[in-house]
Amino acid sequence: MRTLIKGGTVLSATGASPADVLVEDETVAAVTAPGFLTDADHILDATGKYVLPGGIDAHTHMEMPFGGTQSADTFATGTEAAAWGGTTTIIDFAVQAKGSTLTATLDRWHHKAGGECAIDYGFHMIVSDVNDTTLKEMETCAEAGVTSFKMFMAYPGVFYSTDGEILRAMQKARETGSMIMMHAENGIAIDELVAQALAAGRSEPVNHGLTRPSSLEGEATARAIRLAQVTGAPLYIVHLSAAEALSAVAEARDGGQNVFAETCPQYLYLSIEDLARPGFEGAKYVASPPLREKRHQADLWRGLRTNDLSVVSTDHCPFCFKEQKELGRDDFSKIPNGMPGVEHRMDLLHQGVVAGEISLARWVETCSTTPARMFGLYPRKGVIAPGSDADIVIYDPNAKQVLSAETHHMNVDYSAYEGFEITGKVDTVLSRGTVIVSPSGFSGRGGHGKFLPREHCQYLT
Ligand SMILES: NC(=O)NCCC(=O)O
Ligand SMILES: [Zn+2]
Ligand SMILES: [Zn+2]
Repeated sequence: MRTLIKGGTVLSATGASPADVLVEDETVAAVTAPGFLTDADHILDATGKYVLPGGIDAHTHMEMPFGGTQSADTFATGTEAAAWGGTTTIIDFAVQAKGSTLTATLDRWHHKAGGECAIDYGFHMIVSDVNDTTLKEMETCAEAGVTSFKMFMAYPGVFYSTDGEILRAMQKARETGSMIMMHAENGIAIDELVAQALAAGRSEPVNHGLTRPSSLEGEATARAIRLAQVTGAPLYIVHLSAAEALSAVAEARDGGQNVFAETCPQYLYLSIEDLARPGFEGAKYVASPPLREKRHQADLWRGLRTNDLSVVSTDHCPFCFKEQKELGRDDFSKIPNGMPGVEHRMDLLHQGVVAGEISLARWVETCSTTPARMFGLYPRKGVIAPGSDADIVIYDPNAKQVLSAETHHMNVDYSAYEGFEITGKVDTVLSRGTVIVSPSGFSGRGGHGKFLPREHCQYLT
């Protein structure tokens, strides 16, 4: 089967040029001058549109057990929603429960996702129980294509690891060529502030933000960077939200250390003012790290321009407002942490292009090419080039849309971006050569998506 995508502007991490793309079966066969090829079984007209590599969301949590409940999107619903928004690969997190092994955890996650996903997927491993077996199993995971491990400096008693445990895992990561991904917030200090707030009768959602100050994200980020420096391991800071954390990353990178960071759309567009919405509305915006004061946003956009922030992921972790966020109505610390977003990352970052915050090339680089490189998927993913998987998005940069829970496809009863006016919209999505989204709707299927065993990080400073 030969599909010709013609008349569009092909985007990459280095620029944009008019070109046609020939897809043969599952892969890209050629990228040619416009009009050079005419013969194909199927022609997609991309006149006036962008043709870009499918988005890679390197941070999602489908059906994740957390906060006494489970995130509301399954692998089936969440990957379909991702496809609607132009994301063709997710890397989700398998979650080691304390007392469990990494091997058993990975098996469980394969069981959950296998045969369900509409797009290709990989796994990172959350390590919450560092011991000799776990450390040994990091080798097995890497051999099985899980080459990145998330650790937590937050959530004592749940996912939290001590500095010593982090150090040991980093040594193993260094030895096996894997990547440690860090949730960098000082959870010990935060838990104290949370207890004090609750004791003083402050139970509303905004206290989630007030008890997790940005300086404690900065402190933990700097500490993680030091631990990585001692061990010689590369480090990837997840969901960076605070100017203080960004400064620590920038300083380390300026010094030549292999430190990378991602931010998420919610930190670029939403703020603690959303957490402070009247009544219990703020619960919709409870995630960790918390939404910050608006002043942080300009720093984050700058970080995206300078490459101190290399990746944009969503940290998609949806909990329904009516039934799940409700768990914390009388106690903000019991509100399940997480927000929905997997469907809107490409659109929201395109707004950064429209607003002149980032270039088209940076849009593609932060949302597709760098995540592919960072997590061992390049050049199979993250680029439109001969031999690459034909994961391709045709994007109409002039279409208008308004984001709303009424129209989104995520399995959650609210939108964090309700009423946001967006310029640009996904027109067509191909996953390994198959059209899964088109102007007539979703034509993909659960089970089309394949597990992606990943190589090691390829993107060192
Ligand atoms: N971010 C969040 O609040 N929930 C998902 C788990 C995590 O990434 O820490
Ligand atoms: Zn986290
Ligand atoms: Zn997360």
